[in-house]
Amino acid sequence: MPEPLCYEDIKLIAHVIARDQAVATRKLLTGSNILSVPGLATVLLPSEKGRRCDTCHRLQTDERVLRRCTGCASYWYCDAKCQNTQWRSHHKRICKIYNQFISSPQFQALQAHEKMDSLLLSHMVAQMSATTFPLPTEDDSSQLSTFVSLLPGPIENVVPPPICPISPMPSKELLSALYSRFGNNNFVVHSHLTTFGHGVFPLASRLFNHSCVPNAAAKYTLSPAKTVNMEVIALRDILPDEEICLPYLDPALLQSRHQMFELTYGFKCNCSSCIFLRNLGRMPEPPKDPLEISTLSKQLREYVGIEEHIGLILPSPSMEAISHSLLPVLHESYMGELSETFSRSSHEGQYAIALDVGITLLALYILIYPSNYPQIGMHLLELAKTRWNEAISSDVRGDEETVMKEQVRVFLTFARRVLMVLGPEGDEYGPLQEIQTLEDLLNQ
Ligand SMILES: C[S@@+](CC[C@H](N)C(=O)[O-])C[C@H]1O[C@@H](n2cnc3c(N)ncnc32)[C@H](O)[C@@H]1O
Repeated sequence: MPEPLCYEDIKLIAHVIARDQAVATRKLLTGSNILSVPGLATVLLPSEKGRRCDTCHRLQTDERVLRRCTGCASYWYCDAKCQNTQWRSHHKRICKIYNQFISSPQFQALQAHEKMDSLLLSHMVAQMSATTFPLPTEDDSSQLSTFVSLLPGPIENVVPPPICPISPMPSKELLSALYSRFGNNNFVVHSHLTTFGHGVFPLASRLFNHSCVPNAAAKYTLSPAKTVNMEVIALRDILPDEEICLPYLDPALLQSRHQMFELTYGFKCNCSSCIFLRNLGRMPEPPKDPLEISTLSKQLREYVGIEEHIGLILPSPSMEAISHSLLPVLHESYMGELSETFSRSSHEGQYAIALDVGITLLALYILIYPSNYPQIGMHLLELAKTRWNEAISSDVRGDEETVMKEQVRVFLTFARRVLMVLGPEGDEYGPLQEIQTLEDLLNQ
């Protein structure tokens, strides 16, 4: 057996159900970088191809126009450095055959997510040395051997999708061993909460179990000529010996997540939120009547204490203590409806409606997500922009302008406070820069 994994701030110890768990070896402060790992393999969403470099995944800009691989014309790079990095890593083994493969009937017959898996598996295999076929050995400390040491998903004998042919082809045994670990171990790679690809980060998969009330979150950083880097950040102070968990799924999937855990990950989540929701049973649906909707929204805001606290600190209410009449806010459709109304009304310039619904949505986020969860920070920024747009569209002056500026400032202060915990990530000109730009405008 390989040596137990141990890092400066974390160590792996046994877990009753999930084999192992990563616990803190000392107190980790909010915002600490717990782990930083490069991706073993990544793949872009089809919609991102040609918009992002296939190596470093940075977006094309006016100054950095992507250039295509002259061999296949299907991979795009920032420059020769990015191209060379990927050429050496795996592209040289698939360049000639890539177009024929993706236009083949067997590839075309795959569903969208299977196509992503097929290309991710192709990238992974093409960068393996033929000497590691059929299986990497256990004493090898490479990322690949960590990957094959991961727990496989719950479905037995899962058939891998076809992969881009390379020479020599890996054994069926190796492909099955790799693919059986895709569903429950791989990550969605995102920038400021927008997904742009999928990736394999074996060490992070080996270390972190799931919780719907996670104390850490993953972010991705993009640097020239490098593969995407995953960083795991503490969302709050983590005590010595406390387990460090990531959210595998959006904690807002209050009802549908239970089935996804069982089908995709093969476990029943026993976090405090899941136990509470399971004990409640069927969740009452949110009302349809406008008056009842407005009463529910008022009640939620009062429970969370959003109005009183927004000027001081963000509240941290307990979901488990809510009254029976508030339960419909925990129906998954409630957040969906609030988000849709918020986006639609702010897009259509109905700023007063957007702000009203947006504050209720903020209360719901605060109730459901753990402290410093990035969704809360991003939403606070959206509220600041909505309030700002409302003011400039109505050309306010005098006291009204002062009040408006103060409200925008409060939203921005909280947005920064939350988003600073995760810190800079993803694409250039992200929310932290947007906050700065708005603050500069306010100070003019
Ligand atoms: C990414 S791996 C986690 C690493 C794993 N602890 C190990 O020892 O390699 C994902 C798998 O761990 C298990 N797992 C993760 N979180 C869990 C949880 N909260 N409860 C039970 N099992 C969990 C499930 O089997 C899941 O498919």
